[in-house]
Amino acid sequence: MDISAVNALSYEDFVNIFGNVVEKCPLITAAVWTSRPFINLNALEATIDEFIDALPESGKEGILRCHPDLAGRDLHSGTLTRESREEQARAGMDALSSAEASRVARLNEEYKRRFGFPFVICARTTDKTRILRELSERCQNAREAEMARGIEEVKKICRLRLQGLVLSDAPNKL
Ligand SMILES: NC(=O)N[C@H]1NC(=O)NC1=O
Repeated sequence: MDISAVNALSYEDFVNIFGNVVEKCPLITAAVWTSRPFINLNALEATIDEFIDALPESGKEGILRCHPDLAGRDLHSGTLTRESREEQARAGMDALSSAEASRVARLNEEYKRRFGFPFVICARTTDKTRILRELSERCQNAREAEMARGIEEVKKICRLRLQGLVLSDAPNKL
């Protein structure tokens, strides 16, 4: 799909195709449709990033809270979004040993208790070992730093999801 095809989409199709580039936040996709035409994929990505940056803190927290825990309840009950399932599987989060699974569950809970939103990391650009290390280290950060870090990870996830949709030759995207 090239950018002119993206720009030609009705808002219904645009939201259907790109509605989950920010996990469970189709409102963001629906809002940025207003900014068409995009000169290229980077421009679409930048518009999403700017929309996120302009949100109040509560809005940013809301975005983080729409993310499922890594190796959490949604993974075990099969209720992850397709994108999230693929990302978590690629990082090996669906194949943890029972010791690793308990450690992740404990740290996820500790993180959420401390900050009020879940630990978010772009799973596609890392792996199980690094996720476990970061989860433990980032629990020690200040809340403000974690908000900023979580939002940067959301943007990375978004970039890779956009690239997967626009640059891949997968059929039936339109
Ligand atoms: N909590 C969290 O980081 N979730 C995610 N990360 C990612 O790459 N996909 C997700 O769903």
